Amino acid sequence: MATVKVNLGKDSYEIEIERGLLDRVGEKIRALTKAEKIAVITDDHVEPLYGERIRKVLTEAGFDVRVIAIPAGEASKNMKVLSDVYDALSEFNMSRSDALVTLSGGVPGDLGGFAAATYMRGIPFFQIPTTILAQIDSSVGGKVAVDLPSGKNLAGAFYQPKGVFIDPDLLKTLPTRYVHDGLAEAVKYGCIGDRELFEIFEALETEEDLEKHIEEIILHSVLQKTRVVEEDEFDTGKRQVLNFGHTIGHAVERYFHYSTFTHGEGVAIGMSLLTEQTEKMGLTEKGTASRLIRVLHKLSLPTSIGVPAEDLIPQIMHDKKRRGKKITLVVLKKIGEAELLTISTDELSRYIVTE
Ligand SMILES: NC(=O)c1ccc[n+]([C@@H]2O[C@H](COP(=O)([O-])OP(=O)(O)OC[C@H]3O[C@@H](n4cnc5c(N)ncnc54)[C@H](O)[C@@H]3O)[C@@H](O)[C@H]2O)c1
Ligand SMILES: O=C(O)C(=O)C[C@@H](O)[C@H](O)[C@H](O)COP(=O)(O)O
Ligand SMILES: [Zn+2]
Repeated sequence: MATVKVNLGKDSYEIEIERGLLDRVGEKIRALTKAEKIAVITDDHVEPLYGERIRKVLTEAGFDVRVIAIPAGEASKNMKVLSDVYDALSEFNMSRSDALVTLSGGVPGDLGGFAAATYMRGIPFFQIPTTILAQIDSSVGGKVAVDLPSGKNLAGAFYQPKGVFIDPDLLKTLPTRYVHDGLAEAVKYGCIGDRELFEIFEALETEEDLEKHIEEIILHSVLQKTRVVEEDEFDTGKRQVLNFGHTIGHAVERYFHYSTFTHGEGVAIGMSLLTEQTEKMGLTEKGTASRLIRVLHKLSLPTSIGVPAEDLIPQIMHDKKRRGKKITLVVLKKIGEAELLTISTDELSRYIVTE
């Protein structure tokens, strides 16, 4: 069991990590809000697994509960589904003092968080992440968003939850593809600032090893994300290192209309391609790309893609790290150390090489 405090002044909150926490979140949320009603945002894969338990635990804590399940998958993270969620909140007659809970992976988590940030100009929300990716990354730090047809997370906000409750037992039902998908973001943390975490991955031999280390991986990741977010909540500088692999990754996800590669798979491809290239350019210590790719392959993650770079570059122009004709890339100096490199968008084809 661990508790990590996220220090953001009046928007500070705690992240609790404990097996079996789902059955105790009612009393914990009760202690943090005067809400009468709670809307739970989830998806239609998670609802049949955990919907009844969350309904029961929140009802026993005295809340009037409505569970809203959106269709599972990235294709739901859009304005249409967001609008359906607003309608459901209105229909439940939610007021500004009521609260929203996300019980889900990063898709309903990001969309539900954006609904909370904007419904009646903001209602309190809590995150109960159910995927590895959501437990180590998306539930922490307050980036909430939906995708637009032109790109990932293009309509969103910075809106911190009032609490995050991580129950590693919920991962028992997660399909293997999504176990590996989420771990791509943990490998990212290893690369950009936590060599010890990266070495845990290098030492893994079996899926059982992974299970043994999962709580350690969650804690390392949450601590690193928290430290970076505390330094730069609004993503104007240091926080951008959390975007390592995402410039190419988001473009790959969008290129295939979110139907071929998951977010973590896109990030794995993005980290690998950029690092192979920056190593060739002498910006990255020799041997780094092969260490990274070896770890990603061990997790059955993709590391290359048969799409010409010129097809991805228009997409990359929607990256949120672009400022006019300049774009910032996150480049590894070596495992455990990243730096921000701002280049002209005209130079992108030197850095983004896919074949
Ligand atoms: N806000 C942030 O800081 C941040 C960080 C990283 C990623 N993201 C976003 O997160 C999203 C990806 O999140 P994700 O990978 O969790 O996707 P997801 O929410 O689509 O979940 C992946 C799949 O797992 C299923 N699932 C979830 N929990 C389960 C469980 N316990 N048992 C069985 N099945 C379960 C879902 O129904 C879905 O099919 C992307 O949209 C990405 O952009 C946001
Ligand atoms: O929290 C952050 O900051 C991140 O960049 C974490 C990423 O893993 C995440 O995918 C995030 O949603 C990407 O943000 P974006 O600003 O590139 O849309
Ligand atoms: Zn990500």
